[in-house]
Amino acid sequence: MIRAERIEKYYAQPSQNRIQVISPTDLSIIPGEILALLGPSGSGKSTMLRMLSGLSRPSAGQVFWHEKPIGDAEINVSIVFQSFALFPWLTVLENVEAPLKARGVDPETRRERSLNMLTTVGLEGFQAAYPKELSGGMRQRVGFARALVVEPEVLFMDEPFSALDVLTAENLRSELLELWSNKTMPTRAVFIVTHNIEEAVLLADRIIVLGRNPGHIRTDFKVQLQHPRDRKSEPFTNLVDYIYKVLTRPEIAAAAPDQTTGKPVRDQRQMHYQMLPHARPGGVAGLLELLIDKGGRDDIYRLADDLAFEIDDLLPIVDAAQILGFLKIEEGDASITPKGSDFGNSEILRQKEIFREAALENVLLLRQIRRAIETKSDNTVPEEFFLDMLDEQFSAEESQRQVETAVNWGRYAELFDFDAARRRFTLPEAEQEEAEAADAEDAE
Ligand SMILES: Nc1ncnc2c1ncn2[C@@H]1O[C@H](COP(=O)(O)OP(=O)(O)OP(=O)(O)O)[C@@H](O)[C@H]1O
Repeated sequence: MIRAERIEKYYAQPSQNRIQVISPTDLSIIPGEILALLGPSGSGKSTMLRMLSGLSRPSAGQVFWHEKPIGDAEINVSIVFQSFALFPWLTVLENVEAPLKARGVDPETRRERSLNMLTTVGLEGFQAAYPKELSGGMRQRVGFARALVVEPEVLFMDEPFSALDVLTAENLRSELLELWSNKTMPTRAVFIVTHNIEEAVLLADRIIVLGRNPGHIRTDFKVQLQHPRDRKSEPFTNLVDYIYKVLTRPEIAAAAPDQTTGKPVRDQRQMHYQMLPHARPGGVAGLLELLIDKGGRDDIYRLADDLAFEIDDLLPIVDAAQILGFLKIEEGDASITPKGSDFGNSEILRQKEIFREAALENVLLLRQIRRAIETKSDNTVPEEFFLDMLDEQFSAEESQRQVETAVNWGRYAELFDFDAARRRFTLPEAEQEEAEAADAEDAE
């Protein structure tokens, strides 16, 4: 129904550089499917929704509606927003009628259709109320009614449940699924943008996970679990785990699990360098200490809540700890490994030692930098050398950030130092002094 061909989005900058938000991407929305788009904050989920729904134009590439360029076609889609986006000065009924009015439907028909739709979404009797008199859940019901009343072929939803409390969100999700599966909803496909992995696995027939810098598809797979889906079943938790992995460590999440046996089913391109999360070693130590306090295991979302962190701020730290082998993600829980608890329980010098060993064992870039400076007779290597290799895989800005993170980790672990004036990696100061002393001795 909707097909995007190599769509991109970039924004011009005064400096003439441009910010690339989405790299060339192909994506199709097909009938009969609930498609969920997951991804970390800033990966371009909303941007993608806006381009696919015709709200904004791609900077390059094209979107087709039933194989016609979307700008030339008469499209029939609706969007439900996280913020409900109701008109506060209109009653519930007038809000639902608004899109029909815009389409020139006569007053009698639009009133009848809107009242029917209000009944469908459980708002019978509330037609004369104003949005401010309603709870969040009821306001979003109005949002759904307004979207569905035009009988859209494709229903777009941008984080529709995120502004609601857990229970209300769960109720609305089940009701939406019911309307969808018993075909009360006059819609042929649903496209939902979400942050919430479980929500995606609960609702979707297909899940696409975006990575960022710039936004690109990391994985695209079908969810074959029967409805109603059991959050506690093994295939469900396997899928949730797999998506966590794709989000936090794309290079190891090679394939989606088989949804009956849990085995990987297909290979994806293996990356050479893993993407280092931009987290500080001190943050990793803090996270591990906290986990030790909580008995060694906790749900990541709960942890983020307890810390009053956004999940997106916590994920890089979790990711770093995972890369270093200090914790594992199991069924959405972070659980500390023996090495992680050794690290979390040690004093600072020992922590640096453990971090050094873990970094050399698990992080290719750090291992390469260390080896290169050991190999060179003057024990220094230009930053450029590594940027060149990283550029093969990351954008120029991301390569620079990868080097910055490597410097941060390498300094902490006393693996190497960085001379910012000369843009060169060097031996750590203590080792430089030792090397100079040895040279002086030789000279004597
Ligand atoms: N007008 C603009 N100019 C420059 N950059 C922009 C503009 N609009 C959006 N961006 C950038 O595009 C990127 C993607 O934004 P988008 O809102 O699509 O991401 P998202 O995945 O939906 O994030 P979130 O989950 O936080 O809503 C972000 O880094 C954002 O800063």
